[in-house]
Amino acid sequence: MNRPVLQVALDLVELDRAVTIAGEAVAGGADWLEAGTPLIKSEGMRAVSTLKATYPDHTIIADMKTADTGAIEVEMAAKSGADIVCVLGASDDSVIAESVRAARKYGVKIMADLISVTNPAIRASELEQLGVDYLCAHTGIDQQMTGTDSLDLLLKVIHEVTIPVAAAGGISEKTSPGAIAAGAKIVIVGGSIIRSSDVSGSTRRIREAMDKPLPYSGPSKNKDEEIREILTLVSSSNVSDAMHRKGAMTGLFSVCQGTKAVGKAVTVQTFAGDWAKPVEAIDLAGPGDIIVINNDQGTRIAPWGELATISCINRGISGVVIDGAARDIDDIRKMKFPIWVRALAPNAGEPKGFGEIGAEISCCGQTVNPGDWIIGDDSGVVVIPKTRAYEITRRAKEVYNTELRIREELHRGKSLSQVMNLIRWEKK
Ligand SMILES: O=C(CO)[C@H](O)[C@H](O)COP(=O)(O)O
Repeated sequence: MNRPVLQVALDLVELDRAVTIAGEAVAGGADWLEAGTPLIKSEGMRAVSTLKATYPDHTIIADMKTADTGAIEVEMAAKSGADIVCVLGASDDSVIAESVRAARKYGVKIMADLISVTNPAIRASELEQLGVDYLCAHTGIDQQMTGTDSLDLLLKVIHEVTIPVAAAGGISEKTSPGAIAAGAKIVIVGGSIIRSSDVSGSTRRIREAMDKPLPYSGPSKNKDEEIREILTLVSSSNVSDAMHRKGAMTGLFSVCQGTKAVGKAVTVQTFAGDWAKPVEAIDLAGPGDIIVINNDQGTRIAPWGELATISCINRGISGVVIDGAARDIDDIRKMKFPIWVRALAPNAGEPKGFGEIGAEISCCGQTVNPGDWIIGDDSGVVVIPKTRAYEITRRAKEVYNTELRIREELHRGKSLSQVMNLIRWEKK
């Protein structure tokens, strides 16, 4: 294998969409086409045979992730047109051996996927001894969401074998050069291509990036920066989807339409509009933070107004969320400051100092702890627990990316029901 191979993983559930996207990827320079595991599970071997019939000059991979009955699964994939069949490297040696025997019998190759293998360096060598033709250093989608670095596994196994190693798992235009520099001979890409609104363009850019290998600089060190960058891109709706509709506050609205804020929560508990702790929190909050206030359901007396808002802007605070009311709304709207409230009221309380800063509070139906991430926009406010912030943020990015492709197909004239094939996937 002289030039590294770009393998496009068609991890879709609709065969007609997969064939269309495959064509766009081929136009962008894809070398190999993979019938992804979700596609095989939803469409069966028809997925493999259709891809082979449609793209006879391209190597077709069946990502069976075979864990048992190796001979049967390799035979069915081979007879359907697969050139390479993927088996799980963690499977028993007998499964691997049977798969290899069947592959030799039907003239196809075996790729062993190292996903979730306990000791990948040792297992990689064992798999080579068992006769597999390729290894796949694969960090699964769920593992990626929790921050496992895709190329970390590649670096662990690349020097343990002489057979070609593929890299897979959230690989993008940004990370594909590092995969090549780390020694991968095949780069497997799914979401960065198939969920793009421009499949051909994304394929072309990754293909070109692979031809300019760059030393891999390792995963982004600062998770907070990555979280903030992604939350700035996605919507509160994307985050709600990623959290399975948990985390969304209820009963509040944005005072300044069109504004958005993301940041870590500085929590404030106050009562009956007492504005001392809310205002003192401004001095404790840092640039980019969001002050979250529970006014104990009080909506008749506001603990917040124009002057506090000016002070927030001076501190670079991203926004304010109040389970209660705000006042001086016309002035706040002129400042276009992101603030979400339950109500508007002209009354203010007194600065007596009741309450506290930095404790766990309840706000519009959600529990908020200091340091939880907050995202607010015109659709509402969602709280992301700090303990799962990176995972949920990454999943929200996946939701956002998936919608990019759906939006593209709607612009091409399909209905949403057609794109989602709702009739087929209604709960039986
Ligand atoms: O096998 C897979 C998931 O089990 C995917 O095909 C593989 O992870 C590549 O897709 P992505 O680039 O979206 O991670």
